[in-house]
Amino acid sequence: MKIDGKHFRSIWREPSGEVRIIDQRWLPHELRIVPLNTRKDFADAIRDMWVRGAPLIGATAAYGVAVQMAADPSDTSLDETYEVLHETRPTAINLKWALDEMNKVLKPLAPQLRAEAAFARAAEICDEDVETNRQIGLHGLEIIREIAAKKGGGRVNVLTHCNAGWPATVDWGTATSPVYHAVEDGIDIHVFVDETRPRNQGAQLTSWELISHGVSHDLIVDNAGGHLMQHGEIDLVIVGTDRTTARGDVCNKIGTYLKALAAKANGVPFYVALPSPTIDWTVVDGVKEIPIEERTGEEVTHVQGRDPEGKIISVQISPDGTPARNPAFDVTPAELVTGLITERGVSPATAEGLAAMFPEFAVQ
Ligand SMILES: CSC[C@H]1O[C@H](OP(=O)(O)O)[C@H](O)[C@@H]1O
Repeated sequence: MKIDGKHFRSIWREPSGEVRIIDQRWLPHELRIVPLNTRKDFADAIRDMWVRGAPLIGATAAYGVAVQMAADPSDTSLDETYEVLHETRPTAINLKWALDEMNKVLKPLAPQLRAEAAFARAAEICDEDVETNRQIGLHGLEIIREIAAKKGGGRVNVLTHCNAGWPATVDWGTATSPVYHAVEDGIDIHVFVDETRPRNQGAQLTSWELISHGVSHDLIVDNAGGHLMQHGEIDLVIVGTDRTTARGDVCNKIGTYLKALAAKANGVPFYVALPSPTIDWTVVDGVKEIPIEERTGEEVTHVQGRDPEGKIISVQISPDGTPARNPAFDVTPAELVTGLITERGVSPATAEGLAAMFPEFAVQ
């Protein structure tokens, strides 16, 4: 999407061949563009969240394989790279999906052919993600149009959690794509942005992308969503996902489950923007089967921001020695989900719905 009028993707390859990313750790205060030149660079970038968001994690891993194939295209190198990148973050299934996609292309090839083929497939994965998200936006737009019509053209108020926007993908975003399409459609739309503790992807990234695109929004604390729903201020919730099971259980940033409970209690539609590479067809019960990343407690005990002199700093908000737990995701059971907005249309959050939408992938 656009930053000060200039179009960006979150990851791209320069004409020189160098792969570059926006290092999201410094947004919204600094736009830092950095090259990723080695397998270690790619692993560090994913593990330490220079890039984050399920689709972008997958796209980054794909380019990480390509860069390593240019360095060493041997079978050993390919197998090691799969493991090194796969172990960076455990929850988003797009990481494994992308690595498997790369292996499908590379394993059968002679080593000397692998680098070119890897860069080609990585570029395809990026382009596919952009089109997938654009399609999700168009299908989500229909939901927003219906709500706008019911409100006689009145403002449609959307709540979203974390960042499932264009910085979480190669472009468009998933949960924000319907919003961008609604703005282009002339619909009066407003977004309530959960700050999303502990890393504040909502405050730092979603607010940044919406203000950069001129989208009306309010930043709210995570705990305000239920109150706003009780008072009729939210018309629908749209969130992203890092892994959705074959029956429609949705794993997403910690706190999503609580929003889904509040939405159910208040009759607010709760939608999940779901690109098909984020469906894990091998798991059914999300609570029991999806590995939840446990990140460092320091993300809970400290907050990053800009000081009065404009310097980006991290400050401690709890006493020395206070321990912290930091599960990074939770699972929303399918029965709390109104619908799954995929690139092929809106599916009920059921095994039957997903199998009908993606018959070629569904486990028979
Ligand atoms: C479009 S997937 C975005 C998804 O990824 C985020 O997690 P993280 O920032 O830790 O990679 C969050 O769960 C978003 O909903």
